[in-house]
Amino acid sequence: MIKVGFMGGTFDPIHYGHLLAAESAREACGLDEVWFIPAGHPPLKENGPLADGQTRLEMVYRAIDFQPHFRGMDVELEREGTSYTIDTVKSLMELYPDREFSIIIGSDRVNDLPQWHQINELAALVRFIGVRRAGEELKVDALPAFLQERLSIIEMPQIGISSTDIRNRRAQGRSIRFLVPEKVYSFIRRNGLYES
Ligand SMILES: Nc1ncnc2c1ncn2[C@@H]1O[C@H](COP(=O)(O)OP(=O)(O)OP(=O)(O)O)[C@@H](O)[C@H]1O
Ligand SMILES: O=C(O)c1ccc[n+]([C@@H]2O[C@H](COP(=O)([O-])O)[C@@H](O)[C@H]2O)c1
Repeated sequence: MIKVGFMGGTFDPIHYGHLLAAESAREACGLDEVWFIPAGHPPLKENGPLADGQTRLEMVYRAIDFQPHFRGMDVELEREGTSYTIDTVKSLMELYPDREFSIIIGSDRVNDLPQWHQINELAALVRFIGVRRAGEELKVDALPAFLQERLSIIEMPQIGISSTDIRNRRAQGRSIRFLVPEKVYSFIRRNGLYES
C-alpha cells in the first residue's frame, strides 16, 4: 500500500507553516506522498475564504512545484456544499484503492475533532497525524478515547505563521516576504490578492 497523508486546508494562502507541517509528518510517519487539498467551503470556519478556490489551488501548485512527494488536488473544489472530510476520504478511497490515507492536522484542528462531521465513521476509516502548532495548546487528554487511539502526535519546528496574519499584513500594506514560498509571494503581489 502507498501511504498518503492528506492535508486539507483553506490555504488562503498556503504558507511555510503548512509545508513544514507536511514535511515533518512525511518524515515522522514514513509517508510516501502528501496531498494538499484546498477546501471549497471549509466547515467550522466563521468566515469563508477571501480568494476563490482556483486561486488557492494555484498557490498550492506554486508552493509545491518540483517537490516529488507533494501533490495538489482539486477534489473538494469540484464538490457543492460544505467540504466535509468524511466525503473526501470516502471518494478518495474509492478512486485510489491502492493507497492508505491518514489526515494531517495542526493542533487547533486536533482540539475540535469531536465536532467534525460523522467523526466516528471518519476515525474508523483513517488515522490522524496531529502536528504541534505554535501558539496552540494541544488538548489530547480532552479527546474521547476512540480518537486518542487513532491519533499520533508529531513534532515540527514551531513556526508562528498563519494565513490570517498574512492576509492582515497584506491589507495593511506590510511585507509577507519569506512567510510564503517565493512563487506564492510573486503570485499574490502580481494579482493584488488580500489588498484592502
Ligand atoms: N504554522 C502552522 N504550523 C502547523 N500547522 C499549521 C500551521 N498553519 C496551519 N496549520 C494547519 O494546516 C491546516 C490548514 O490550515 P489553514 O489553511 O486553515 O491555515 P491557517 O493558517 O490556520 O489559516 P487561517 O489563519 O485563515 O485560519 C490545519 O490543520 C492547521 O492546523
Ligand atoms: O469534516 C469536518 O467536519 C471538518 C471540520 C473542520 C475542519 N475540517 C477539515 O480540516 C482541514 C483544515 O481546516 P481549516 O478550517 O483549518 O482550513 C480542512 O480540510 C477542513 O475541511 C473538516
